Formats: sequence, structure tokens, C-alpha cells
Amino acid sequence: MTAALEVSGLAKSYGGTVALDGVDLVVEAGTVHCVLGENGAGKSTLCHAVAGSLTPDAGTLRLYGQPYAPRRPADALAAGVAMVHQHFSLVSTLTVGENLRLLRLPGLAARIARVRETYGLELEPDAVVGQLPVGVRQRVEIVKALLRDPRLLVLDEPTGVLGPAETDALLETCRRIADAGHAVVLVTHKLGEAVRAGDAATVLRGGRVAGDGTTKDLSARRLVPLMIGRAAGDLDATLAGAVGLEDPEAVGPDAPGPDGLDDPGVLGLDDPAAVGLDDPAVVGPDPVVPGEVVPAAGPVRADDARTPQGAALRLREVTVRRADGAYALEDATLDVAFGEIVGVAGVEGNGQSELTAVLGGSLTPERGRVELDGRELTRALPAARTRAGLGVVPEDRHHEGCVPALSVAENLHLGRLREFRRFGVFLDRAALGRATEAALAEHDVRASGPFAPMASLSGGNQQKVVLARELALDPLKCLVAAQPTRGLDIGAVAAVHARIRAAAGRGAGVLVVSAELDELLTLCDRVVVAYRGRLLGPVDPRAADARERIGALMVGVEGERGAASGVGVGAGA
Ligand SMILES: Nc1ncnc2c1ncn2[C@@H]1O[C@H](COP(=O)(O)OP(=O)(O)OP(=O)(O)O)[C@@H](O)[C@H]1O
Repeated sequence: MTAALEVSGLAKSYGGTVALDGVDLVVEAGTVHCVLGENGAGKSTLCHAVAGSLTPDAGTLRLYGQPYAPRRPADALAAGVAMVHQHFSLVSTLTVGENLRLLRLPGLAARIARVRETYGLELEPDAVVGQLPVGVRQRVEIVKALLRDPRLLVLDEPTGVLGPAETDALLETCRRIADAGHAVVLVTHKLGEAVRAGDAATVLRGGRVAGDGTTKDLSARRLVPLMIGRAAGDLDATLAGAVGLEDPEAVGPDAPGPDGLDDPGVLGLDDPAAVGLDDPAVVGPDPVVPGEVVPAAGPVRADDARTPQGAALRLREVTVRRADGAYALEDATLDVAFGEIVGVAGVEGNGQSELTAVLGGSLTPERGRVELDGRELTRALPAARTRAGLGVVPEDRHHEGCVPALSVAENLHLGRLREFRRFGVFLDRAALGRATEAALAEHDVRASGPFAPMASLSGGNQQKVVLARELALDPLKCLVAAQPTRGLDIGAVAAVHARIRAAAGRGAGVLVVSAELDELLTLCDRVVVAYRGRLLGPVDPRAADARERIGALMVGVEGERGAASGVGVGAGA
């Protein structure tokens, strides 16, 4: 085999933070090579070094046998290396077509047609990027990279924002690139994906290689200890779903692995309490009751001692139209009771993005009403919603949920900094620093300090900061969380689920919008389905046929019946 990419002794530090510490990696031509590891392990840093967007402190790269030392992304592109970043790089006020024209590629129309034919990736050239759901934006980013016909494609966690069908399409795209003799580096938190789509995998831990090999030899069973510090057989349904392994028993032989793969302590996650894995609410899967009737109002799951009551959040006939006049949300009606966790499932682009934007206050509906604890907030500014007790984790947290140029402390206390002012004027930095350090420790956020710039955190750690901020609202009457565990490593997923349950346990209503059906089935008391701007259902996640029913609603099979009966209204209605 020819090596498409050879990485030797790659090192990179940021001040006192070691991001990469002597990484060796070989990506063979004709393969998909997965890079795995917990949040902050160095995966993005490795990708950026390969794609020329950062210069390593030490180490060498070779590309198809030739010395390769890109100093800027243009060098990488000229050498045939394209990267899809974790954070979007599209201009949101421009259309898809305008964004692609910015690339100034010769024969653009023919290239677009070739990518569409080869990979089946469709685009809407006239759609304004900022109005597209993140999954569609991600597709544009991928097309943008493919238009250059790269011989090495680097994908930094591309599937986090995609639904199952789009993920399958992307993995198929990776396969085709590899089959054409090129190579793909794929960063993912999903072991299922790595095993399904990857030929080889490298696990990073604290900037070093913790283990590597072909996925055939490694198998998910042996990768799991590297990721979570315990064996695949111990993986419960929640965690199996979180990493894309529905059946941990079916993922390969349980043979000893190379490079310390069988040492559960190798990832430092052998303390379940450290990542919230000791919480019985998280670890125990819910009993499935065959043939159970879906209740009109949502009872809590059997594993929680919660009593949902009243309406924390009330949506009535919320209607939003897109620029072309089509309904993005049509008469969306839903109640979330205090102490209840309601999920919104659906194929991306069926109104979920608009729903979160309406609740966050960045989009005003054409008609309809939003109430929090009986108080109307339909047109309230985001800050007023925060003061009223509505926490919102937006879909695109990098652009909407945080301010990368500000410090972690400021991001964590956005809108609440006045609590740290003395005499209403001077900022008490020491108190702010202490409060931030406590929150970072509680939420296991890896940052070099409380005043580190938000931009210096890894993607998953930024996500944890946004969640920590919204969960800390006092009072927190309702939490709206879009894709709350996107980009988080498996330990962090479990911890976030535990925190969401705890918030509901303290009486907050929770609305979770997620592309991960497993997440919704595990976490929620009721699941509604966004379909063409309507909220259909609800479905009881404990019912034996919950998955099938949600699937049917997602593709509109049961849609008209659900919409006509208005059963989008739930507890407290
Ligand atoms: N610009 C920067 N300044 C300072 N520290 C940085 C910078 N970029 C990354 N780091 C640090 O380097 C380490 C590795 O980060 P990196 O983004 O590569 O992790 P990752 O494995 O991609 O994580 P995630 O899964 O959360 O995306 C982290 O400790 C991060 O805080």
C-alpha cells in the first residue's frame, strides 16, 4: 500500500497547553482513517496541522511520499488536501451559489455537476446559507471541499450535525473517495461509524497516540475501553446509542488488543463517577412495555422520581414562513410541563431550527404565542428570556451560543456579569475567576484557566461551557437544548444526560431537539416529531414500537392523522 499521509513526531503547544505530543500516524491511500478520542484530545489540532491552518512546533509530514509542510491552507489545497472544519466557514448572508463562487474555481458548474453525480450530494444554489439548517450547511461545506477533487480529505467531526440518512450518505461518500484511490481522515465520536466506515483508526489521548490499528483488528469492542475506560460488554443502551453501537455484543471479537488497548485506565476514565457514569438514572435502560398505550399527558420515565405539572413552556399555533412563502413552522403547538423532558425528533429541515430560533428569540413568528410559566415571551429579547428563566442552547452554538473572542468566564456568565461588579462598577475578577473555576470543574471543561479565550477551547469543551451557562440559570424554568450532546465524547454525553435529568428533577421543563433518536428515546418522557413545520405525536418512548412510530411520523406516513387530531399538545394542555 502507498501511504497517502505520514505524520511523524508531530507536536504543538499553546502556551502551557500541550495539544499534540509526538503523534505518529500513517494513512494509507485508498482508505478511510478514523481519528478518535475524548474532547480536547488533539484531534482538531492534528487536522489543522495537516490542512495547513496551523504550523506545528515539531514533526514532519509526507504526502504521497513527498515532503509536505503546508504553511497556510492555500498550500494544502494546492497539494490536494481539503478540510471540512468543525465550525462552519460559509458566509451566512450569502447564498449557497455565492459561497461556492467565492472559491474562484475554474469550471465551477461542471465541478458541481460532477460532485452531484459522483456522490449524489444535492444543493439549493439560491438558498441563503444563514437560513439553512446546520445539517444542510454541513453538506455545503462537504461539497465545497469535494469541488477541489482532493486526494486527501480531512473531515473534522462532520457527522455530529447530520441525521442518520445524511450520515450514511456521507460515509458512503468517504468510501467512494477511498475507492477512487484517495484517502480520508475522519474525526468522529461515534465508534459505530468508525467501525462501519473506517479501514483504520487512531485513538488520541492527551495529544498522544493511545492506540491504533485496522478497524478489522481493533473492532468497536476493543476501541470502547480506549474511549470510555471500560469494556464494550458493560456498555448500556444509553452509551451504546451515544457512540452509535446499538448492539455492543455484535461488534467484534473480544480479543486482547495492542498498544495497551485493554487497559481500561488508559483514557483515565476508569472512574465512572468522574464522568457521571455512576448515576443509576443514566446507566439503567428503561424497561420496554410492549403494547403500551400512549398516554395523552406525559408520565415521567420509570427511572425518575419526577412529577410533571403545570406548563413551564407553552407554544400555541406558532407559525413561521420562509422567504419563499413556504411554512417553516405551521401552527406548532406544544406544552412542556415543569419537571418533564420532551423531545423533538425529525429529519433535519422540518422546522426544528426555526423552533429553537423562535424560542431563543432570534426569530419572531408570523403568528402564534410562546409562554413561559404563563408569561408571554413571543417577542421578548433574548436577555429578557434569560431573566425570565428560559435557558436556550442554540443549534449553532459556535456562532450563536458563545462569543469566541471573550474569555470562558465571560461566556459562562454572559448577561450575568453584573453579579460580579462591586459598587455596580468594578468587576471583581477574583470572584468571577473562582465561580468560573468551580463551574469548569463541575462540568469537566478542559481549559487552561478561567480567563482563557473561548476560542482556545476544543469544540466539545465550548459546548460544555454553553450548556453549563444555561443550566446555571436561576431560576431555570425551562431549558431548550438543541443537539445538546453534539460533538461531546461519550463520557461527556452521559454526564450531560445526567444533568438534564437533574434539571428536570429540580422542576425545570426541558425541551430537547436532537437528531439522535437514541438520545431522545433514552432521555425523554414524550417525543414529538417535527414534520413539515408541524409537531406530530406525541410518542411514548417506552412503547415497544416507539422507534417505528417515530420513524413513520418522520417520513409523514402517519403525519396527516397526527396533525389533524392536534395531538402535538401534551401534558398540561
Ligand atoms: N488556539 C488555541 N489556543 C490555546 N489552546 C488551544 C487552541 N486550540 C486548541 N487548544 C487546546 O489544545 C487541546 C486540543 O484541542 P483540540 O481542539 O485539538 O481537541 P479535540 O480532540 O479536537 O476536541 P473536541 O472533540 O472537543 O473537538 C485542548 O486542550 C485545547 O484547549
